[in-house]
Amino acid sequence: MTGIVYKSTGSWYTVKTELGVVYDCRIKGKFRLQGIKSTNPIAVGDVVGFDVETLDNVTTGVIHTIHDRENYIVRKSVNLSKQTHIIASNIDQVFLLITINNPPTLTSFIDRFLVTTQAYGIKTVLVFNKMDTYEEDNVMEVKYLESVYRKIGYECIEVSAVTGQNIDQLKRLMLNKTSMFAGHSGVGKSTLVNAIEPNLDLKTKEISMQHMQGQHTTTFAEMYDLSFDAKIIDTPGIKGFGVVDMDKEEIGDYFPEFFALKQECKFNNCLHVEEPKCAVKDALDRDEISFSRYRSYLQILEGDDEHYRTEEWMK
Ligand SMILES: Nc1nc2c(ncn2[C@@H]2O[C@H](COP(=O)(O)OP(=O)(O)OP(=O)(O)O)[C@@H](O)[C@H]2O)c(=O)[nH]1
Ligand SMILES: [Zn+2]
Repeated sequence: MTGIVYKSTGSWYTVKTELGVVYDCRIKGKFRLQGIKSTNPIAVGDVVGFDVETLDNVTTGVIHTIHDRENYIVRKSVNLSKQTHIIASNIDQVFLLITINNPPTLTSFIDRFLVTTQAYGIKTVLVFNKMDTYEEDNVMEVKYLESVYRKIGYECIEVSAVTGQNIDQLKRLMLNKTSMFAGHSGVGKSTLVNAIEPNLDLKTKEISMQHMQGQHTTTFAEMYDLSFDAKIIDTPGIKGFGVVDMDKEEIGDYFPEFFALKQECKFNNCLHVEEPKCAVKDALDRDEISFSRYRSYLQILEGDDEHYRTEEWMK
């Protein structure tokens, strides 16, 4: 049998087949995954192969294989074991909720988030929420940000979780896909998910203090089937994607507009900072690259990401 892992609680996994039949499954023996030292061998979103056994009229499954993952997100523990915890896998898209004020979402946060999802290979859609509350100047700011991000390939959508503006359009984007919602605390993730599916009761509030400190704690991710052929993955962890470790030379690759120019830089390991004949800096001078994006890039390059490691980032 083949199914998708919807929930994991340590040793038991809830697996649903394509026909919608749910099995409680265990793992057979020890799984070893190439390249990752992970505290959990199987994560929510994994496609698994399993055998069914019936003992005393109770039917359970035994997982024997995991299909290759399209992508996965991990949370790193800061203790010495260097082990990672896979939060979820096979995610089609992330909706990053953005509000202009109440709370403000800074471009440095957006860009850091996008670098992370690019590195994970997960498509990200920018969702401007609370449109119903905005004055003229806030709307102008939304339009400006949309122009910056659409130009470099990110889809943007304006919604209101309260008035229902564009919720149908958002639902169309979710159709036949597995989605996650992220963004600062208070941007309206729960309210929006509620507007999309009123009867879904998400457990989004459980962030332990230990988790905020980046320690290894258990995070229970869970996948839900919505009423309109869409899935969402919910976990306290998704509110802040872990910061991915990357080499300095790699960071520019996750800025799509920089990556597109990379071949034209004189040095093939150009960091786009001090080097002569840098195509990225030339494009910046011609206003073809947004200054705020370049500034975010420099911040990440310099490791100036302290505030991303704070409580606010973890939310
Ligand atoms: N006017 C207006 N208020 C909204 C909208 N979306 C959310 N809110 C309000 O914003 C506040 C925060 O919304 P939540 O849904 O709790 O935000 P969240 O992102 O889930 O927050 P955390 O659970 O802390 O991560 C609530 O008072 C909502 O009623 C919107 O589109 N318009
Ligand atoms: Zn360069």
